[in-house]
Amino acid sequence: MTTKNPQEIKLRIGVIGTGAIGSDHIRRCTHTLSGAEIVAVSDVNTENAKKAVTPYNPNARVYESGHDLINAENVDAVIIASSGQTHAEYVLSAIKAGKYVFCEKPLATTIEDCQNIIQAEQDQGRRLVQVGFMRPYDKGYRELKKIISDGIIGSPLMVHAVHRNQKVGESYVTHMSIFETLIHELDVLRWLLNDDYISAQVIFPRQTNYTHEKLRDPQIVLLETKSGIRIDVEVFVNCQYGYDIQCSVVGEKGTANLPDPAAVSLRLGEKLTTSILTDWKDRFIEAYDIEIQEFINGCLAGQLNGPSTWNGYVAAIAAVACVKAQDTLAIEPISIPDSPAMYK
Ligand SMILES: NC(=O)c1ccc[n+]([C@@H]2O[C@H](COP(=O)([O-])OP(=O)(O)OC[C@H]3O[C@@H](n4cnc5c(N)ncnc54)[C@H](O)[C@@H]3O)[C@@H](O)[C@H]2O)c1
Ligand SMILES: O[C@H]1[C@H](O)[C@@H](O)[C@H](O)[C@@H](O)[C@H]1O
Repeated sequence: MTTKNPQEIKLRIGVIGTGAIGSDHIRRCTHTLSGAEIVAVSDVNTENAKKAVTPYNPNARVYESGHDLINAENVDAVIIASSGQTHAEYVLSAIKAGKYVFCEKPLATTIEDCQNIIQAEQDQGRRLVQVGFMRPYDKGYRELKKIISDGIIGSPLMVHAVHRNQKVGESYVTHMSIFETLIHELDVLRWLLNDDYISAQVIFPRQTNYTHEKLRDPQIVLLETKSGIRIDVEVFVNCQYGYDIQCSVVGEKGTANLPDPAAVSLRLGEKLTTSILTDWKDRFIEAYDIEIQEFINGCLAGQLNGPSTWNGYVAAIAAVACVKAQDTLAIEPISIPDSPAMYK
């Protein structure tokens, strides 16, 4: 760690994957958050890595190999923001090097990879990984959770949730709607309800003309929890009109809805209008800031507290059942094991 003045110890971070969210994390670590600096980057596209970091730190080193970045002496901690299927190898490499690592969701795309990561962390005897599930840091979700846990609406019975993206690219295919998109609900809803899933089913309504051959869109995922709560999540990633996240919890005495982001309502030209966001970067900007600041603080204090590899593993178990259910259209069981003491 570097010290500019005795008061200011900086965590030296290396970022692997400098696409949409990797670049955004470089920006927030440099300009918005405190206690960190970006000293290294790596991406399979080294030109883009250089472009992403230069405005923030022209002296940052650009590595061709993510593993070399992880093992660099001047890198204290790593942010992994490369494509999902590449996360496991980098997380394992960082744990092996004994370095703190923030891994964007998903932790890994197979159960076996998640188990290997958990084993590696257990072998180190301490938490080294924070997973990029940011919704539990969102103010709206936190207020919703408080209302539920204070018993204000009585026991939750049902949840209706919506996860809509304006549009996705051609490389986004059906199973990604689970591991890339639904994974946020799989994490946040069990946190919100303090419950675990026992089954999943997927239903495909009439398909939108705005999708392509390899993407079934929209879909409805039905989940059941241990306590009998029924959840439906609409995942619609080419909805055209904007980025829209909704969550309505129906309890015995009342319902509670996730608030929409604050927006000015405009009375103009015989119309009353309110803008809808289009980008996840804006919708959850504060939550991303808080989660990464918590990671930085945790690294500096030697104690990580954010979403753990266990959260990543449990979400992956549920996600694998959902991907299976996309093929079978059957109700697929979900079985979540008891967590080791480190994650309680
Ligand atoms: N928490 C969130 O809300 C959130 C939001 C966006 C993205 N993400 C996650 O972050 C990750 C990146 O998403 P994105 O939207 O920035 O994607 P992106 O495609 O814009 O960026 C991915 C980057 O990774 C690079 N890359 C691919 N394979 C690599 C490898 N083996 N080694 C190093 N770099 C490699 C690509 O060249 C690209 O620059 C995904 O896992 C995604 O699910 C999370
Ligand atoms: O990587 C992104 C990100 O996680 C967004 O929050 C989600 O809405 C998108 O569907 C996903 O592709």
